[in-house]
Amino acid sequence: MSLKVEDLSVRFLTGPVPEGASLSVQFGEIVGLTGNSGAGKSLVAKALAGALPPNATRTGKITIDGAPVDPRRIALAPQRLDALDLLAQVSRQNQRFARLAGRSANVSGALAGVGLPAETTRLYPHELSGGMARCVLLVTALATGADWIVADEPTVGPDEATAGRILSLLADLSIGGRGVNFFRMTLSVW
Ligand SMILES: Nc1ncnc2c1ncn2[C@@H]1O[C@H](COP(=O)(O)OP(=O)(O)OP(=O)(O)O)[C@@H](O)[C@H]1O
Ligand code: NI
Repeated sequence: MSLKVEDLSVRFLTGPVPEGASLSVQFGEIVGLTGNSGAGKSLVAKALAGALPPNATRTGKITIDGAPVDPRRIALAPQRLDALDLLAQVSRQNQRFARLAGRSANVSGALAGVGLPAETTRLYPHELSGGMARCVLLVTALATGADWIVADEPTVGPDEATAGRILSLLADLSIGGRGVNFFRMTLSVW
């Protein structure tokens, strides 16, 4: 299977960002997208998952094996931590996403995979550190069981050991056959 983005532009009143982005990911492959802050990486991620803001207009093609993509096949672990539901414990958010996809979630097992203790399931977002919240966003996206995973800056926040665990989890998933697309900002050096 192959996921393709061709000539993608997202337009706001202020103009198009990104302009004419193209990429392709084979099933089981990890593809990273880099760019400076504001280049439009997160907009590409949101376009893939069908989660663009309502004031955005999208042009260009997003296809899987040539057919228009069903965004439910693509799970997004968003960049912004405020994507978590402030009123729901970690276990509830996970189960909700799993249920929407017709699955059941092993929340504590999934959290253990990124090094978080089982008690994390009972916490609300305001009780999580930034790094923990990042892990919860990823685990929540994975709970959908979607074939394709888009992780937007998945290692920003957690300590080095946890970031390493996140990257090996993504690598294991791709070895297991899920397409992974991950986004990371390039640091400008001058
Ligand atoms: N809802 C919106 N309305 C108007 N402009 C927006 C909206 N969302 C994003 N933008 C603009 O689109 C541009 C790209 O944003 P995006 O979040 O994709 O950048 P990015 O490459 O992910 O940056 P970063 O590395 O800082 O996360 C920015 O200039 C941003 O201001
Ligand atoms: Ni971003």
